[in-house]
Amino acid sequence: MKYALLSVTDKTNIVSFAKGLVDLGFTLLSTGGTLRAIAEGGVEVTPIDAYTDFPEMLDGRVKTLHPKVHGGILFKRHEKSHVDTVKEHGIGAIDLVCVNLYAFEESYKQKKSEADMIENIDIGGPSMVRSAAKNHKDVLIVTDPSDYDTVLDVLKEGKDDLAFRRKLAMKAFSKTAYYDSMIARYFKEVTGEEDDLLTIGLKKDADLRYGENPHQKAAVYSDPMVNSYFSHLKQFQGKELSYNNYNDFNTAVSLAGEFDEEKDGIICVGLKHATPCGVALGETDVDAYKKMFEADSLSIFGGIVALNTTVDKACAEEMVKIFLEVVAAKDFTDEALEVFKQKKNLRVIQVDYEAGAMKKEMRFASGKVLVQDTDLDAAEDYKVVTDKAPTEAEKRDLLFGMKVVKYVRSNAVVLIKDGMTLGVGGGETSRIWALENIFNHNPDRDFTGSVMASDAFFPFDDCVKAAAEKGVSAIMQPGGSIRDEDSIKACNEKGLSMVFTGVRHFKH
Ligand SMILES: NC(=O)c1ncn([C@@H]2O[C@H](COP(=O)(O)O)[C@@H](O)[C@H]2O)c1NC=O
Repeated sequence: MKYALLSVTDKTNIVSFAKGLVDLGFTLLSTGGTLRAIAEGGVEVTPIDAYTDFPEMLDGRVKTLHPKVHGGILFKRHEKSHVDTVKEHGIGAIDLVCVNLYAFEESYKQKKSEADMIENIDIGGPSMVRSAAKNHKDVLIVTDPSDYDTVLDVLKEGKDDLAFRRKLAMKAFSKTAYYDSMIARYFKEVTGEEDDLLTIGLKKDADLRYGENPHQKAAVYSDPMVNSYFSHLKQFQGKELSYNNYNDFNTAVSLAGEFDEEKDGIICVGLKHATPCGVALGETDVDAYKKMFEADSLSIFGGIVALNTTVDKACAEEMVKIFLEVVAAKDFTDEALEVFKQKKNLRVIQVDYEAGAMKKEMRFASGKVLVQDTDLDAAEDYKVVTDKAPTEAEKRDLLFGMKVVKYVRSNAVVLIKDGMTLGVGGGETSRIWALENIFNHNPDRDFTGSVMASDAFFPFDDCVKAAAEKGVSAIMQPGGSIRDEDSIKACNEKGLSMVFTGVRHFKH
């Protein structure tokens, strides 16, 4: 007699699979709910407790954890001592195990109570999956309903060779590893404690057409334990997001997410190659968009736009005037969505700003992984270090600029006036070059009365002097250079105010 043991939480297609196995000569064994589903489908199946002669007990905590089950899976079919042992104990061969696990992931997403989460930790399932995957030479382990048809076809054709069995074992161990990674992280969350192991399970959402360049293969994965801006993306129209779109769009949305619509007002971020090119606050969505466009009408072509508000028809009509890759917003009116239809490739995406920013960031570095807290500092405290203090309007612009400069690659400086960037300079190996780039790129712009935010201290007074010459009136920077006094002196001489935040915002 060859047995197949079926025990699944996700009962998708289990009846047709069971039927197929019976047709192939298997005798079916099954646990409570799975047994009921199979029997109701008209397929003959033996209850596991009848087979083990031991009741399912402890509210299902013990169902298949029995030597007749694990012995039947784990014995080596070609080793005489093993064969003798199972014979002696009346254990039959279980040659196929079909298991999927308790819905821990779904329960987590549904924010179930701790007691429910504990009950959703599957014990017997992973034990059988691991036993069968370990003994894959003799046992087929089926963990994915999308494999049912393939498994039946392969068995019918007698093509269940070692390569096929290894592949099923690989999938099985991936599933248990992913499952356990979530449980470990759940306990880290509950206890607020960390240990030296970082267990992150990721699930592929999709293969991407290519990576940063067409010769690079790429895919996008989701982390089931993270709830952040991208956890509930809703794409209304347009092509699939590309690798670069995801990356750029992430920076745009993270910056837009720094501004609370109620508290800080409506923000529009224009972004190109992961760098903000124009950022503006506005009275309305269209006002913010127009100011963002005015900030740098050249770079935004082919760029990404993110707003922290609902985009209406008037704003959409402005947006479709130029080529944009992505428009992201808190929401869109139906009229706005109608307008976007004339640009069928434009990706129009709703972002869940409520979910908030990621608290941690990771980066791969040639075999090492760097993990850090996300730079979520809001620079609300600062110290005036010059004779003059910034005016209220300058203060607002400085704080706004400091939020923007966090998202610009170092060395980074941003010039702002009236809630709008007049220039963004970054990614330079010298800070003065970043500032000079702004002036060189905008030769006709009037910078009088603008303010400057810098991601790190000024090593020399050159930036202060260059800014003063263009009419910049206030500066915000972390401070901390051994030559801070030089910059302070230059500000006092030129009549600028300067404040120190004490917080650096490098972005490398
Ligand atoms: N305790 C056990 O011995 C046990 N054996 C199998 N399970 C799980 O029970 C679930 C199926 O249960 P049912 O057939 O009653 O719907 C499967 O997800 C399976 O992984 C078990 N449950 C949890 O540990």
